[in-house]
Amino acid sequence: MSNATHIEPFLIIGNWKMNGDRELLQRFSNDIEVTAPNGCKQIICPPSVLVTTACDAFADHSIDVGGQDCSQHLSGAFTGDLSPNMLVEAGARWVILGHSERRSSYSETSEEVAEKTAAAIKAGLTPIICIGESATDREASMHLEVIVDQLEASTPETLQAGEAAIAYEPVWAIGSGVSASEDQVREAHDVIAKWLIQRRVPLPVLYGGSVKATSAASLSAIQNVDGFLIGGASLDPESFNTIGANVAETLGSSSRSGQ
Ligand SMILES: O=C[C@H](O)COP(=O)(O)O
Repeated sequence: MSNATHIEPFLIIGNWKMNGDRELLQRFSNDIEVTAPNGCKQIICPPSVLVTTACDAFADHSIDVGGQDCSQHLSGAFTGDLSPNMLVEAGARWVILGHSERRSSYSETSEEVAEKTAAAIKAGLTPIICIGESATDREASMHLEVIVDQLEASTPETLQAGEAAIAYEPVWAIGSGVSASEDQVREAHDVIAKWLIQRRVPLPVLYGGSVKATSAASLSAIQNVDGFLIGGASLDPESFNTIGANVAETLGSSSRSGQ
C-alpha cells in the first residue's frame, strides 16, 4: 500500500504501436472487466484504422480509445496523415504525441509536438505528450536537462490545467524488458511535477518503459506517478488486467490529491 499522492484517476494507457487486429480487440472486449479497477482509468490506443472498431468493441466498457499520432493540420495535401478532427470523428478521445519512436524514425521535433498538441486540444482530444532522454543523455548526466527542455518545447503556451497528460519514457527502457529503477522514476517525475507546478498547469505524469504486471505495484506507489503508458504488456488482456488490479490494490489506502 502506498502513501504517495497521485492525481486521480490513475491512467493505464495501452499503446499498441503497429500491433493488434480485430481478433485482439474482441479478446480484450471479452476478457477485460467492464468496470475499470478502483481509482483507475483505462485507455487503449490501437492503430488508427482500428479506432472505430475499438470504440464498438468497448461500447459497454469504461475503456476510452485513443490514437497514436495526429497532424497539426486540419485538412489538406498531407498524404498519409490524419487530422485530430478525423480521430475525434472515429471515436477517439485521447492521442499520443511525440513518442520517441516518432521523434527518432520520423524526425519529429518538440516544436511540431507542441503544434500537434494545440491542434488536438482544439479538436477535443486529450494529448499524451511523450518526453524522455536517450541512453547517451543519461550517461552524460544530462537527463534532467533534456527532460525539461523537451517539456518546455513540446507544450504550447496556451496549455491549461488538465488538458493533457505527460508521459515520461526514458528511451533506453522502452521495449528493453527492464523498467527504469524506482529512484530514476522518482527523480524524473519530481522534476516534471515541479515544472508543471511552476507553470501552474497541473497534469498527470505517466511513466512508460517496460511496465509489466510484476512492476506495476511498485512503480504506481511512487509519488507523482499518475499513470502508465504501456507498450508490450498492453497487448495481452491478462497482463493488462493484472496491471490494473495491482495498481488498484497499491492505491487502495493512499491519500490522493484531486486534478
Ligand atoms: O508507449 C509505450 C512505450 O514505448 C513503452 O513500451 P514498452 O512497455 O513495450 O516498453
